[in-house]
Amino acid sequence: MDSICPIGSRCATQISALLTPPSPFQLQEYYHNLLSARQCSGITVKQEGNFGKGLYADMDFKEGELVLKDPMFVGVQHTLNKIDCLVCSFCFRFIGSIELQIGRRLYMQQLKANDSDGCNVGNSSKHCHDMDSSDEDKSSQQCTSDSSKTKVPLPEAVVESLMNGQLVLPFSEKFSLPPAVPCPGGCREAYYCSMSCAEADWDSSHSLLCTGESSDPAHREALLKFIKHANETNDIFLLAAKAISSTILRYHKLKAASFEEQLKHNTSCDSNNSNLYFLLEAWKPIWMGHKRRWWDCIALPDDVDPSDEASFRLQIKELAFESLQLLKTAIFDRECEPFFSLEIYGHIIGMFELNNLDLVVASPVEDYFLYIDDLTYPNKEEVEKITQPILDALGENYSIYCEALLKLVLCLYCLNASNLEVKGTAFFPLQSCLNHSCCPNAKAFKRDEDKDGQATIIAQRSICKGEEITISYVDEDLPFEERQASLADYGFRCRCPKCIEEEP
Ligand SMILES: C[S@@+](CC[C@H](N)C(=O)[O-])C[C@H]1O[C@@H](n2cnc3c(N)ncnc32)[C@H](O)[C@@H]1O
Repeated sequence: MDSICPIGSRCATQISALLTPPSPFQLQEYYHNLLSARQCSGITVKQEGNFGKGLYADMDFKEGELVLKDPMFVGVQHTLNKIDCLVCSFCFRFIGSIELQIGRRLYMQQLKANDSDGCNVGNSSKHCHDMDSSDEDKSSQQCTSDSSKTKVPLPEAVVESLMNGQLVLPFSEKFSLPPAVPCPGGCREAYYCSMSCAEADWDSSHSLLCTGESSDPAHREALLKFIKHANETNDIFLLAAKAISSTILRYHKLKAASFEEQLKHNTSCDSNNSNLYFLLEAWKPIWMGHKRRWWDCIALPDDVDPSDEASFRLQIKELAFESLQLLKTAIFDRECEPFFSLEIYGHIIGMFELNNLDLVVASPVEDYFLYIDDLTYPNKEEVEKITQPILDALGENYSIYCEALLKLVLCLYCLNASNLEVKGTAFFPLQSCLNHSCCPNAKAFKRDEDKDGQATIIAQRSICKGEEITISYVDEDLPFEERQASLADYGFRCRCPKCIEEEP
């Protein structure tokens, strides 16, 4: 396959430079600058332990205290989750209104005859560190919208009036959401919570990936083919496309800024060397991440016989190649040619495989129904005359989930089957530096006030200045063997104090 991918040989020197691991000095400088730019205090990134870089406390943290809020570098909402939740394509905040969220979901539910065979090949959900504890099989979350068969449909006119704002639900004003701002390029794929999110997304990647009417028809057609392939195979390709687009755009910005400087000072520099310099600078956010090629690091799925491992890995490589060809047709940029080599594409996806965190944002619709359930007689009875048929139309899983929450029962089945939250996958530059421990001192956890897609890390117990901050990549309450088996998917065997103590 490498022979039919000539970029590898043409750009060998550049590719090798892009894949050379950063030096400790480069790592330190990058994270120092990132932490300063984000005005993040109390933490630092160091390469001190045995597992590469890690995140360390630079001050004492109390139990329950916020350790870190980490805006994502790139993120995507899972394809089928888009049916369930309308969110800002940049910050992943819910948008529109409670009525629009419900009406749109019911409308989509009716439209979708149910093509769950769009489920992803080589999916990496096992490799997403869960936000708050239920590390169980998330492939079901990723691949399914609510498949409940026990729904009582609402009349079309009611669904329409929820969507167009004619029907206003009681007390929904208490859960107001920012209005949906359409994509400036006119595509119907992206909506935003504000113009500033729309502009930020356009500048960072969407200007290359927009399929709106304003883009060139050939480009649009090629992009649509790429997106269709990703939707049908693995939406990790959409994340990779965003990462490549943002790198290309950063490259051009850096180059333009430097050109302006040269003009101002009447200087010039060797264009070959400076191109590599700009490629490396633009690549930095990905460069710093822990990387292996996707087809080398992806865990062997349970249903693949170990004797078929080689052919499974080849299949994954071929899938990446297919996707890359489609992306190349859509957004190829000669100056950034190395980013379109299979080697780089494989490393970018591999980095997501090993470093990504589940993107989860709790739904205000769920809060709304909980609020209604908390009302007292006679208010509640009146209101439920309107809201109960809506819950029934949303489906059994939806109501069960709300009930389970009300009873504060952690009902894993309901969590997996419900589609109330935004679900996606994202790369967070600081969170991805957190190493694993089965007795962690921190956890990824969304508090009530965390309404967008940023990663939130909270101290699980008090953490002293100088201590390494760790989270658990798996459910730390699982038995020893199960934890080790899950962690093998991340390519290591845990030797934390708990594992040493429990090792048979
Ligand atoms: C999310 S990254 C963490 C940051 C990573 N140390 C780095 O240098 O980029 C996950 C990778 O770190 C390493 N790692 C994290 N926790 C570990 C542990 N407890 N034991 C061994 N390796 C670990 C593994 O290689 C894993 O795939």
